[in-house]
Amino acid sequence: MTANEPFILALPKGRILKEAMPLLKRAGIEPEPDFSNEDSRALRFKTSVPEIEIIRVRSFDVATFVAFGAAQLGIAGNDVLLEFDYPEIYAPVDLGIGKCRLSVAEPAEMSEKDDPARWSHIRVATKYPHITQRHFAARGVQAECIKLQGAMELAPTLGLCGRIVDLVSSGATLKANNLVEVETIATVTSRLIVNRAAMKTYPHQIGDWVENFRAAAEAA
Ligand SMILES: Nc1ncnc2c1ncn2[C@@H]1O[C@H](COP(=O)(O)OP(=O)(O)OP(=O)(O)O)[C@@H](O)[C@H]1O
Ligand SMILES: O=P(O)(O)OC[C@H]1O[C@H](OP(=O)(O)OP(=O)(O)O)[C@H](O)[C@@H]1O
Repeated sequence: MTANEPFILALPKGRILKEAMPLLKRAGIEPEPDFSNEDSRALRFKTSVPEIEIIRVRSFDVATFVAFGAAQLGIAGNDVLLEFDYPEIYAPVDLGIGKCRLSVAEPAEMSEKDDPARWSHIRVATKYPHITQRHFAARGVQAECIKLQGAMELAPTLGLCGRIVDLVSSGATLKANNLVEVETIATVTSRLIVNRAAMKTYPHQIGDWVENFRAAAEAA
């Protein structure tokens, strides 16, 4: 980007976006009206601040846009950050939204007889193969991961695998699918993320936005 181009703030569509909107307002950023128009096919939006434009992308893609410097700022869950582990991303502010946890779950009847301390090889359906492998490798368990994008809860009952690693909040999805949580891998919230090179090139401007978001999160 050149000096007079706007900074790009990458926002995830879906549940985080709703929770992020009040924060954005408190940080002094009002998206143009078309941003709230669900029929709009636009993906890039101006805001009340000439130096900030917003893009709306999938939650995993927020991290990719920021890591490669296509967006300078973004909002992403630390589930996504842990899965990619991009060194180019700096995550200075916990925004306190999108609270959930990443957990291992298995069928209720399996858990009655199961002892996680005795696992040596397990097969897991997940959207998070890297986190899962790292987590289990640390205690000498080989995790064979089958990557799914959603509806992980179906996998054990249909014989795809014994266990899943997925996000849990209320626990209603696990319960509805007769699964129980056996282990928490990480607690999850959404973070303000920054491209490290952009932070170095524009320390005052990016630094001011980090502080605006920090104040907005603290005021919640
Ligand atoms: N049940 C939940 N409660 C709270 N936060 C959640 C929950 N599920 C997901 N999240 C957070 O929201 C982020 C986006 O999840 P969401 O389910 O909206 O995306 P998705 O629809 O699965 O993925 P994509 O954006 O690729 O379509 C996750 O990365 C996580 O940080
Ligand atoms: O514990 P709960 O409160 O039931 O929340 C957990 C569910 O939320 C997420 O899915 P989401 O609703 O985002 O749908 P998805 O399958 O599109 O990811 C997650 O993947 C679980 O399925």
